[in-house]
Amino acid sequence: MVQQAPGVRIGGLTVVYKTPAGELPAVRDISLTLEPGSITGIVGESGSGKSTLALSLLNAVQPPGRIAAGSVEIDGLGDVVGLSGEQLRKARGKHIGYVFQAAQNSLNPLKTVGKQLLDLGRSHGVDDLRGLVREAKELLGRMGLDGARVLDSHQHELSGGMRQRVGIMLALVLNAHLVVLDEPTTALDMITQANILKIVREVHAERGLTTLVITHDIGVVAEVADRLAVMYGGRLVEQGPTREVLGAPRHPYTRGLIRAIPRLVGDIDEAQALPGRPPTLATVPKQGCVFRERCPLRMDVCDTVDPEAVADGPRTVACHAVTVTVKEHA
Ligand SMILES: Nc1ncnc2c1ncn2[C@@H]1O[C@H](COP(=O)(O)OP(=O)(O)OP(=O)(O)O)[C@@H](O)[C@H]1O
Repeated sequence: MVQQAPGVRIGGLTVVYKTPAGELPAVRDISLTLEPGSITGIVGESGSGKSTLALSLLNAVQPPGRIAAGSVEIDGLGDVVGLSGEQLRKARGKHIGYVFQAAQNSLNPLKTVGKQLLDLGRSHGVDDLRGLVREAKELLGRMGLDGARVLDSHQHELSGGMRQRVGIMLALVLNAHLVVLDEPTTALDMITQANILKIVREVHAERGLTTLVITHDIGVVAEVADRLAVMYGGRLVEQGPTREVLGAPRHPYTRGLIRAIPRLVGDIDEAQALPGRPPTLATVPKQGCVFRERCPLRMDVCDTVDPEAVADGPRTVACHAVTVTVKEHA
């Protein structure tokens, strides 16, 4: 069967966690399309809901969380929100490869990496286990590791960066055509990170994948993503082609994130940290704009009306102040 890069359509997705104050949304009414063959990056500060959104793509949100509304349509699989049990287990790994944020700690400490690779293959009905091992060694080799040695190792014998690369190998090795990478390079130094991102791009192009990269590091998406989506307080505040969004950010939060990056060339003092802190589930405003407490463009309407995502060509932005400006110029 010839597999092709699947498209993904997330529609009106809301994910809540049960807290002492009741069920509160970590992801609220998000709609996002991953075009077949694209690399989409999702950025936002800690707590903005990125990992929760990534887990939803696998219908893997665990209690006390649950998907409260919306759909995640994946070509070839249907709406994964409606899948359960065996269907879901099969989809994970074979159709959807993933590296979770905790990849560095998610290996089984009692088994070698090779044994875990074979378990993964068997649980997905792979007949050619030798081929699977060959593929794993090849991927590890490309990421600068000695494949045979790594497969013979236990978790404790590997550094954080090595475990992270093992996680990426496990996400790619079953040849899934939708790949979700949650903070794939956080334990890596800058040079290794650049190398790994290059390999992610290469493998993505060679295999014709649809890839989602979740990161708090806007430099990572700049390096790797075709499209960029920015999350804040569980909402998608801006999205569009990466170059356009980074070159001319519209949402005040995106502008703040970009201004906060220390430049490699130029005056390091020019970087300006975003004032204030991102909200927690308990402090996200229940009405109005989620970003208003930190926003330099705040207007009265922001306190009461949640700004809708307004499309302008390939870009969307959800901000009253920006929408007013766009309308004035129209
Ligand atoms: N199991 C849970 N129970 C209660 N609240 C949770 C749980 N998991 C996540 N949350 C809350 O949901 C919100 C979104 O968390 P999430 O991990 O999705 O964000 P994130 O953007 O990926 O952040 P990080 O980069 O720190 O992982 C946060 O406020 C977080 O505290």
